[in-house]
Amino acid sequence: MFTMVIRRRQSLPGLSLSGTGDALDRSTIREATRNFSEANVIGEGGYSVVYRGQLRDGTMVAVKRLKKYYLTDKGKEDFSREVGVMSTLRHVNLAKLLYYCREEDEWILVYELMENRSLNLYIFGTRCNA
Ligand SMILES: Nc1ncnc2c1ncn2[C@@H]1O[C@H](COP(=O)(O)OP(=O)(O)OP(=O)(O)O)[C@@H](O)[C@H]1O
Repeated sequence: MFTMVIRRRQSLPGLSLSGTGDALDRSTIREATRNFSEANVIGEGGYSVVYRGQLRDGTMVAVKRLKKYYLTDKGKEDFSREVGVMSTLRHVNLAKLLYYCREEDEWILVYELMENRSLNLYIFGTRCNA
């Protein structure tokens, strides 16, 4: 997950560094994802399962929940690095890190939800049919 951020950082114009993600408690995240409902799962990576969620103010979010077996020193180190890097990056083509949760066995990143659109659409403003 870290490699992709660095690559984009080097190649995308208009990238700026600003702001920080804030801590959010797990009960708020549970509520936003309907207790991490299977129905809310929108993706899965090597490190995490990603859920669609809605905060009380209506903001739609992508909740990236670190897998339990990845709660190792290495996993926590990678997680902390992602918080550190993503909380300072701002670009129209990067999902914004809004919040994070780091409570005992629950390590979560809360991103701006990138709705069902292709990367080409985000970057070039057009659909790619190739
Ligand atoms: N902000 C987002 N908005 C919408 N969907 C997302 C968002 N972030 C992640 N996803 C979905 O969740 C999937 C897994 O995310 P991601 O690849 O970041 O997880 P990861 O655990 O870091 O995986 P890895 O490091 O192995 O690639 C993505 O392929 C995508 O479908």
